[in-house]
Amino acid sequence: MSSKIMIEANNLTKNFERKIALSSLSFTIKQGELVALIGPSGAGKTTLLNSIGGLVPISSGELLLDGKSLSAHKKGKSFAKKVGVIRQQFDLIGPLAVIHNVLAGKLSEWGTMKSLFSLLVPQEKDLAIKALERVGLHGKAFEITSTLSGGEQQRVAMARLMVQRPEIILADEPVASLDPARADDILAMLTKIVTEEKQTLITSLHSVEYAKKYFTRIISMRNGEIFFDLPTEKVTDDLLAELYQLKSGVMA
Ligand SMILES: Nc1ncnc2c1ncn2[C@@H]1O[C@H](COP(=O)(O)OP(=O)(O)OP(=O)(O)O)[C@@H](O)[C@H]1O
Repeated sequence: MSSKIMIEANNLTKNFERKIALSSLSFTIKQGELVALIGPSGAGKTTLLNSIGGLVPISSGELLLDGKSLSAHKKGKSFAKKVGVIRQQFDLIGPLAVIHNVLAGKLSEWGTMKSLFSLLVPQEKDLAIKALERVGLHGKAFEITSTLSGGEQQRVAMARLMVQRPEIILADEPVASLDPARADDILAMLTKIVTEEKQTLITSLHSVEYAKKYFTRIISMRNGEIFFDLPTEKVTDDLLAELYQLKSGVMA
């Protein structure tokens, strides 16, 4: 892992009207870190990811990506090269062939003409095919996306991210709609690719088990605040029980 700080939050606060969703959060995340964001429902995980991804404006405080304010990044053309998002709903266009969804990772780099032309004749096809091979979808490039299973569609979304190649990947509950075997596969693949590409990953998860298995650092949130922020090996069952306010301290 490099020592370069990719994400820096200083007193980051987000209110929705009177509701404080994020309460003065401060933390730094270095390049190459694999961070799992855990905590009870309503803790603020999605709001934090959406803030870093520039999808919701922050109310106060500071958010720097690679040393530059988020707003400065958003004004430039290269935001898609800095931050990529992957979600539970995959955000794919169902009626299009898989290859077009993968190449959507290039839209921010391509001009309008090249993007439109690509719908007729896929541009940079080899890049998309290679990404599909890497996620185990060899031979599926010209299938209609909506006919693929949930696990396969999440792989398409990952292939799209590989084509986009952002420095920071934000994943909001990426495996919530998948069965345990598929979820395991997807997280194994996602963390492997991110490590190979030296990207930085923050993933919100409901499963503590997956957080411990695949991530090097766990940030837990409760009521809009950071409850603990620790290397995975330092996270104890007692802390987890307290986070989720369980009576029994036994966790997976
Ligand atoms: N657009 C919104 N308008 C008003 N309140 C919101 C909005 N988005 C989130 N909130 C509130 O902010 C708080 C944090 O919500 P958030 O979705 O970030 O939590 P979460 O930890 O991701 O929860 P979950 O695990 O259930 O997805 C909640 O109380 C939620 O009701």
